[in-house]
Amino acid sequence: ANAAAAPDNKSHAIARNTAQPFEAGWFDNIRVNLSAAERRVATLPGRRSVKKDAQAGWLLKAITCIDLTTLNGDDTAERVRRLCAKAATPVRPDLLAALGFADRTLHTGAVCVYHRFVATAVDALAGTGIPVAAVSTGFPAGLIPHELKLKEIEASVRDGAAEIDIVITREHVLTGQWRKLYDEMRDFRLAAGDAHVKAILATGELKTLRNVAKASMVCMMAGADFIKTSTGKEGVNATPLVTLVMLRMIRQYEARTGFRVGYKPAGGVSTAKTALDYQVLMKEELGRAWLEPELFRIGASTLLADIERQLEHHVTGRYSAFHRHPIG
Ligand SMILES: O=C[C@H](O)COP(=O)(O)O
Repeated sequence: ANAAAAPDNKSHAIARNTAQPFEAGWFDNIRVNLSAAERRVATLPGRRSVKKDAQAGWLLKAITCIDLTTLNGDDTAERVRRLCAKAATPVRPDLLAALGFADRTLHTGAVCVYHRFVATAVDALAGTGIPVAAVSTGFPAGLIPHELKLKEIEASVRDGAAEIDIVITREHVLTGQWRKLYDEMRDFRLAAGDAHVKAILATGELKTLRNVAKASMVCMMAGADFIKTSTGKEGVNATPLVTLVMLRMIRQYEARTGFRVGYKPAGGVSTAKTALDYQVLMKEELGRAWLEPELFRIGASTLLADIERQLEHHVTGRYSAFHRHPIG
């Protein structure tokens, strides 16, 4: 019962979410019981619930769910190519062999970059099966004209992005214009075509957990394949509390429609321990299917380095210096 699903990148096809008609009744009366949610998060057993010898398996599984990310103003094609190499070989082969997983195909869930680097990443990842995710729609603030957002999505898809991480217009949420949020999200989904869409809510800017819950429901209703917490650029990014609220909405949405929507915490998830906490929460709230990369991603730039350190410790009993794992 303690084991994560097999740590590899085998794909498990799931039915893609389909936009539903706008229905205010699905979210109008949503209430979040803050103290109950806080209590639930506080009782999160964390890494202790994953027994020591199972931890390596869980961490390898976590790697398959990482959207290995670089989103900096000084990004270069060379940096993106190095990131792609790391995504394709995330763990040193000798460590993998020592852990008994030498024969597994193991890579990150995706590589996530700005539009400028989509073609570079697609080229660098050719033959690996690793999708490229592009942050589009005027990331991170999302304040460029709507038409340009759609054009940016289309351009990234043309360059080979298989996944599009969009940002919502926070003002629609903050002013309660849910229909506008729905229409925006629906347009993004249509523009993305076959590329899967992750809706970034920027939860740290939405003021209340109730807003987070409503925005989650509206984005799913409008066809989001994933809901994602943050750009990594807000003052507050992924937290267990917003995660709990968003996962409960995913559960409600599945109960109403039968569609399984994915979840992506992003921003500040930098330690193996935190990754394990999110995995435990996913499994307890939504079940084992949500431990797979089809339904779970972690957006992170430095998490992989800490996971590799923990795996090395698992194998050798020693920690190496962080700078020995400089990328990812
Ligand atoms: O979506 C990914 C985030 O932008 C990465 O944030 P991070 O640098 O805090 O890991």
